[in-house]
Amino acid sequence: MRSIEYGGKLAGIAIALVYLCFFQDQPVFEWVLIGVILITVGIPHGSLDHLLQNPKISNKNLVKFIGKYLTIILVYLAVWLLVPFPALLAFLGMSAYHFGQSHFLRTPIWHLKKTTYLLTGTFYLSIIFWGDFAATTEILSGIFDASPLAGFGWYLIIGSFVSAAVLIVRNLPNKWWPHLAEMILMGYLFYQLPLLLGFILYFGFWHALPSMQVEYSALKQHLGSQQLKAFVGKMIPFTGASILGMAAILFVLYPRSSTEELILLFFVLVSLISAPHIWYMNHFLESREA
Ligand SMILES: CC1=C(/C=C/C(C)=C/C=C/C(C)=C/C=C/C=C(C)/C=C/C=C(C)/C=C/C2=C(C)CCCC2(C)C)C(C)(C)CCC1
Repeated sequence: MRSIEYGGKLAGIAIALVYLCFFQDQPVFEWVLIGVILITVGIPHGSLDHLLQNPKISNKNLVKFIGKYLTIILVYLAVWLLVPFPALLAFLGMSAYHFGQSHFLRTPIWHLKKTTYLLTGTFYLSIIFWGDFAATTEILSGIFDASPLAGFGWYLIIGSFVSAAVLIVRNLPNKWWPHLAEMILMGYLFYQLPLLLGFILYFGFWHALPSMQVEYSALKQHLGSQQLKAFVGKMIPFTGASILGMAAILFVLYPRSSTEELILLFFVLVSLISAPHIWYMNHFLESREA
């Protein structure tokens, strides 16, 4: 199964190189890729959260789970509506932690574990944001003017890299170098890509696919004889519900919004489903290691 993760990462690198060599400034390439990655791995990787809690969940407990999930979504929506800037900071912090966590799925760490997750995720996210800071600023302009932060990027990139590197070496004295080599090489590549392409490749192949693999390993003994088919089948209902819900909201607001506003709204919608997902996934991963 590890080969799927490596295969995904190689596919991510190949797509990035193909884009840089042949498709620069061709938005259709980017949008098709974003759509395909979101629908095939991005959204589905969160759709089994209920089974990660309890693979044999009863109908009654499923209803309770959905109730809790939707409550977190509604509370976070209220935070976005009342105080968008702190809601954005919370989203970025949660995302950095959650993305960082998925770099250590197969190499568990113990020393300042949460700080290591946060710094690793901060490094990758800041590389992606500051690699195309004009686009980042444009999308965020609906919340605040990020342009004064343009010169701050390298401090964050180098600061998060150096501090994450120290922690990774301390945590993995014999296995630190693949992590650091990946940070340097992928950091360089993501920095060259346009914002959304860099983000979707990182999200799809460095986060969602490896997470899905861990989910599959944890659930496969409960999936009967056709494990892969059952796994995919179980992802369909909540993936479908989330895609339809988000698409309906974007469709309603489409005629009166600019592309940047729609992209920002899309990320706000993703943040809403990501909040409970991050919570449940963290619980699942931490209990798995205990
Ligand atoms: C179970 C369930 C369900 C489902 C779920 C799901 C399906 C989930 C998913 C989940 C997911 C799918 C998650 C995700 C995550 C993601 C993230 C975490 C992201 C992040 C991002 C960011 C951080 C961004 C940033 C940016 C950019 C990139 C550009 C510019 C701007 C900004 C800065 C915003 C429902 C609800 C139906 C119901 C109940 C139960």
